[in-house]
Amino acid sequence: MLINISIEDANRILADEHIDINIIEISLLDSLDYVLAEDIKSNINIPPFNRSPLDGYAYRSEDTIYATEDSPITLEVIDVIQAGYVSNKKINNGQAIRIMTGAKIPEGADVVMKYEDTKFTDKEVKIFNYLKPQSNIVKMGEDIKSGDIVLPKGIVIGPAEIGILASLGRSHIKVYDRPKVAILATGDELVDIDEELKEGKIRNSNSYTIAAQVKRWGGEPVLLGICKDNIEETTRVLKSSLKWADVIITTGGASVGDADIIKEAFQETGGKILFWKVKMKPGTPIVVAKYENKFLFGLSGNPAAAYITFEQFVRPTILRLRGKTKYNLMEVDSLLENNSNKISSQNRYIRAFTYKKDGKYYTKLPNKHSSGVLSSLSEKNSLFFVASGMGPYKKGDKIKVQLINYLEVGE
Ligand SMILES: Nc1nc2c(c(=O)[nH]1)N[C@H]1C(S)=C(S)[C@@H](COP(=O)(O)OP(=O)(O)OC[C@H]3O[C@@H](n4cnc5c(N)ncnc54)[C@H](O)[C@@H]3O)O[C@H]1N2
Ligand code: MOO
Repeated sequence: MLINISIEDANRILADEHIDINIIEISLLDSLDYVLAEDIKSNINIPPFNRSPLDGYAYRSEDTIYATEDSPITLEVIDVIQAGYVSNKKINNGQAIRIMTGAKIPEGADVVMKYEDTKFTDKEVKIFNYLKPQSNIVKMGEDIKSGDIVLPKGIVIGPAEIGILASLGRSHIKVYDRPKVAILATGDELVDIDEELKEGKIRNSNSYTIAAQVKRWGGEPVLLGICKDNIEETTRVLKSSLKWADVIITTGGASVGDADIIKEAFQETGGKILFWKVKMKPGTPIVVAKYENKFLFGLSGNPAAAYITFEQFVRPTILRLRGKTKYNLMEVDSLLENNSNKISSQNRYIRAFTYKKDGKYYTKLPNKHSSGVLSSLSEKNSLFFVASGMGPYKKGDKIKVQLINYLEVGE
């Protein structure tokens, strides 16, 4: 078992683990923010015909070569075409058809002049200047050509992709499923949120924080409630959850105390421990195991430690399981707004609020940093990483921060 490893090694071990991603078929509008699991090839041209981008008149360009402001050319109007309809008339020399935006260009026409630049009656239209052939004609297939791979497998489906799929007539598509994530709180001190607080007890907040994090990054959280610090009971719950969950996250019992039974419980399920303890604060005692293709994350019971280790290790795994392999936390250069006096003996992630002003990022740190303190994580959108031995930092220092609410697309 690997113990007390670096953050980089922990990430590499996780990234190297084989994963199975489920593919499901889903209806178009439900597919928002899923990752496409098939190449989408077009079997049609879009637009499917040459069309007019303007409300105007379609005619033969050659008829108007000598048209000028002082000596306009008059054409006979032989038909009107609304968008969605076609004309069965062919334009010959000296003729024009009144045409609306989006309508199919009639046979014989090679140019469209917008209304505002003409003078017209029901029967005639006057053209005052010459437009080259093909002016104001949107070509068939300008948007999408038949046979093109329009959307490649692996991209995230956003509103534009949904529109493209709609234009191709796809009501259902194949996507990578969202992982089901079981969340278990462990600890004799815990009661659920609607229970009375007796002496020595605290409410289980971790399961809810983590369920929200899972939801935010696209997993499907399932709360398993609370387990006492009891290895048999914990193992039983884990085993039954492994039947359906893709990921299990526990909090508490990950350290070295008498009741810290999570590592053993992971092993009892038949899981292989990938590593235990990472050189970072908060959240050192994280334990990660793999059972078949499922991941088990044993996070610290300390609320901020659980939150931060989730962002570092669980989030990338959830994103991978959703097929979002190219996405990373966004990291920016920022200017520190207050002093940070500590010299860090360990790698440390400091919760922070980062904002942008006049093109520069600025970062404020809260007063409370303890891994048992959840309240100072409120409204924090970033983490300031301080490598072991670094610090103190003072106001105005240039630092790097991870923006934990933003992802950027890599290569
Ligand atoms: N002798 C040592 N003791 C500790 C060490 C160590 O190295 N040697 N490491 C400390 C560090 S660092 C951490 S982090 C914690 C992690 O401990 P556990 O993961 O075993 O977590 P617990 O002891 O079960 O709980 C820690 C803390 O969090 C509260 N908690 C637990 N679950 C919840 C929940 N669902 N919602 C809200 N709060 C929760 C719990 O009551 C404790 O106060 O170990 C240190 N000890
Ligand atoms: O590693 Mo712990 O989360 O700092 O208290």
